[in-house]
Amino acid sequence: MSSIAVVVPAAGIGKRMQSEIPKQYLKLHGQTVLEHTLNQLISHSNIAHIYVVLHPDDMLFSTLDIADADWITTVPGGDERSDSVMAGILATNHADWILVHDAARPCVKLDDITNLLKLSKDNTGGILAAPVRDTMKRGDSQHVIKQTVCRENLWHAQTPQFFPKQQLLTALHSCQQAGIAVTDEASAIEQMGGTVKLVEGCYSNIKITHPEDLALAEFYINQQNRTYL
Ligand SMILES: Nc1ccn([C@@H]2O[C@H](COP(=O)(O)OP(=O)(O)OP(=O)(O)O)[C@@H](O)[C@H]2O)c(=O)n1
Ligand SMILES: C[C@](O)(CO)[C@H](O)COP(=O)(O)O
Repeated sequence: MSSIAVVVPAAGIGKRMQSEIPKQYLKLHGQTVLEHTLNQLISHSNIAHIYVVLHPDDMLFSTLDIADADWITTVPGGDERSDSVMAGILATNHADWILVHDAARPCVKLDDITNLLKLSKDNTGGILAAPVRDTMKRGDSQHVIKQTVCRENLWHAQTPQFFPKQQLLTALHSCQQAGIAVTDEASAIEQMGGTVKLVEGCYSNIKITHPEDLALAEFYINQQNRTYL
């Protein structure tokens, strides 16, 4: 079995959440979003250690019960998500593959992670994703529809995203050097002409971004009857 290192970017400030504290520290069923995400990941049988990337000024992580867990290594993050992911990868010891999962996605299902990890049998990485269900429109700056985008083979990219470590490091570094901004790891791999597999995951694997996402995340977590609550 290839060795896997897990990186959780948790260094954002959550501007779109418009809350007083970064969204990863808001509570779902009495636990922070970050604790839900980390406890869910570490409960997967193939995950034994997690590199958590924190904002350099983060003062909240140390207040969490799991702050001293021996299965966590904290790493200072950067200005952009990709900088934080790069910092997390550089902090990992020997690993063949890197699994990157947003702290802001606490509802991820273990079975979906298992399906994604099966990619390590080949040498092609991939991402969890959900097929688009709605008719998709592209608008202009005046919010007038300019185009209906064919939704066939159109997917919502999620995380985890899972790639051979060296391939991902090289791709992220190349994009950084070229000044190419990427919002996910797959984009960097694509920029380098690499192949990325789509592994269908649940729509419930939402990214907590706006205030209305909190109640939905609580519903999904409740639905999963998680034992560590
Ligand atoms: N410089 C950054 C920016 C984001 N993230 C992390 O990347 C994930 C996805 O990013 P996003 O949802 O955009 O989080 P924020 O950047 O905090 O949100 P916003 O864009 O609303 O500020 C989050 O877990 C966030 O903590 C990070 O580690 N480092
Ligand atoms: C990585 C990601 O969650 C895939 O959908 C998304 O790109 C993160 O984007 P954000 O703007 O950093 O939330």
